[in-house]
Amino acid sequence: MAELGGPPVVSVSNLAKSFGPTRAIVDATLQVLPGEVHAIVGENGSGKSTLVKILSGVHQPGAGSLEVAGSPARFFPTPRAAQAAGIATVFQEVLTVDTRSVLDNIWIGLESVSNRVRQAEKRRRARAVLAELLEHPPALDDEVGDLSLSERQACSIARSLIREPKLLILDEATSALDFSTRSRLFGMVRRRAAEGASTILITHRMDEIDEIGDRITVMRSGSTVGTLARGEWNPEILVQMMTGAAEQAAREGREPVASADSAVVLEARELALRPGARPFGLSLRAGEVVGVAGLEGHGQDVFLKALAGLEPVEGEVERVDGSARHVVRSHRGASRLGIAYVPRERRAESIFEWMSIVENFAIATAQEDRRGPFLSERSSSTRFAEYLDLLKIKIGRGGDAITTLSGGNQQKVTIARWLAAHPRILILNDPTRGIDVNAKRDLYTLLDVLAKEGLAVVMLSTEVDEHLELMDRVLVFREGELAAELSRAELTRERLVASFFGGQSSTDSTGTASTRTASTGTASTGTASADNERQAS
Ligand SMILES: Nc1ncnc2c1ncn2[C@@H]1O[C@H](COP(=O)(O)OP(=O)(O)OP(=O)(O)O)[C@@H](O)[C@H]1O
Repeated sequence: MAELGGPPVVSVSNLAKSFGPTRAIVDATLQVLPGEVHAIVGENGSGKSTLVKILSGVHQPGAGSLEVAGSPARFFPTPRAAQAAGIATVFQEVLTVDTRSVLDNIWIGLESVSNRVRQAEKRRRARAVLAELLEHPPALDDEVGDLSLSERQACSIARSLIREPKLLILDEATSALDFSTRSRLFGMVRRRAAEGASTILITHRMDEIDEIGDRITVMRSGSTVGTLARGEWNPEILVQMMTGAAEQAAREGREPVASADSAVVLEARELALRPGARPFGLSLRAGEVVGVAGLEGHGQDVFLKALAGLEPVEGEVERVDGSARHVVRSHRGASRLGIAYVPRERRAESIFEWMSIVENFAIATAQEDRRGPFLSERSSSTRFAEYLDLLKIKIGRGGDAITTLSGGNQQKVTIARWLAAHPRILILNDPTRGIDVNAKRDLYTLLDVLAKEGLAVVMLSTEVDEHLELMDRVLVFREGELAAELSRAELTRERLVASFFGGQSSTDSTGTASTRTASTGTASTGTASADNERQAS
């Protein structure tokens, strides 16, 4: 952190905020210093978003006081008032107008400034921000709907950065970013800090906090429980403060359940994820947990959707059930064959905002709640109760709107929805995005239990640690092709990250090959490691 001194940019004390009976913030105190990166951590539903929404003028507090630059101030009555005071916020859910251009999206909401800025100047400034943020920026006239999730989130971030705010608030905004954009954003945050501008970073990722956090405030059940400076925290201390209990032990990595003898449950042949791409295959066995990794937009998404019958690609996906084989031709067909898909983008793809929590849960399995011509709400609620415990979902009442839940709890409801369908193959598209560290571990444990019962899991994750901890093997995609397959024995952080960038076989101290460039092979259990060693020798 730059040693800048001076009064805090903003300071809130004894803040409280309730939504009906829910006490989202009980007693929060936070000071953000000039030029610092101030992380806020806490379990799902602990009040982090509500706190920054108050600072952003979205919510009004029930109690508390605010100082801006050392002087008492009124809480901002509107988001516009907060922006006028130099506060710009990027939220977790990607907020873009998909039918408008990149340029329009970056200048949306800045009409008062933008009317005075000439078009050429607008383009120049937008281009400059995007060039710093993205390795391959889209054209300014491209429609935002055609961009990847990461690029769309980059547009939202660019919208905030172009205001050159004194305080930039990133509320889980990095979770939709790919590896390289996140690194570039952190570079920009550091440059801003050196110039005296401050950032609040809400994240569930320890690596991000370690990378750029100067101080951390921890929240628990609506209260701030303490602020620590760099050097004072480690994961155990933080989790202890977040939960009031010791951290669940990080596992060394799961014991694999599947073996070469386990039944094959799905086979993909000659898949080409884009025209002209080198085809590859996959053979998935009962009990396997297979990771899908790579830089954003390199085909991982298309691959998952192809397995779930959502994206037509060249090649064939076949559900195998003993001697029976069924080609997956549509999403509906895939569901009928026991293949469930949990999408990545909560807001656009999986949450029905006008429905209640229980309705959101029951939507994929409503036939189980049919009583004659009617749906039994009680039956849905009873089924849901099982998952409340299993996934530790924090809700008020099941009949409340899904939008009353914190982001992480919404995500857990969508996971519960698909688990309730008792799939044989579960395809998860970055499911732990936005869920807290203990909830992640709960999900890992659950997946482990389900794998032992024979469930096969294919899971995209943007977190390297998640691959290391959870996966039996990891498929790495690059430029729309299967670029590498790392078996459990080969999985290290360095190898995985190197393979994102096309890292070829490197050799460790024991002379074992690490990554390989996949030939037109079939990714399958148990053979990859031996294969790799053969290729290396
Ligand atoms: N608009 C709302 N109406 C009703 N309850 C709400 C609303 N917004 C938040 N809450 C409740 O307030 C509590 C705190 O939510 P908040 O979103 O601030 O948590 P969070 O720490 O940001 O969680 P996460 O890590 O899951 O994003 C939760 O119990 C949530 O359900």
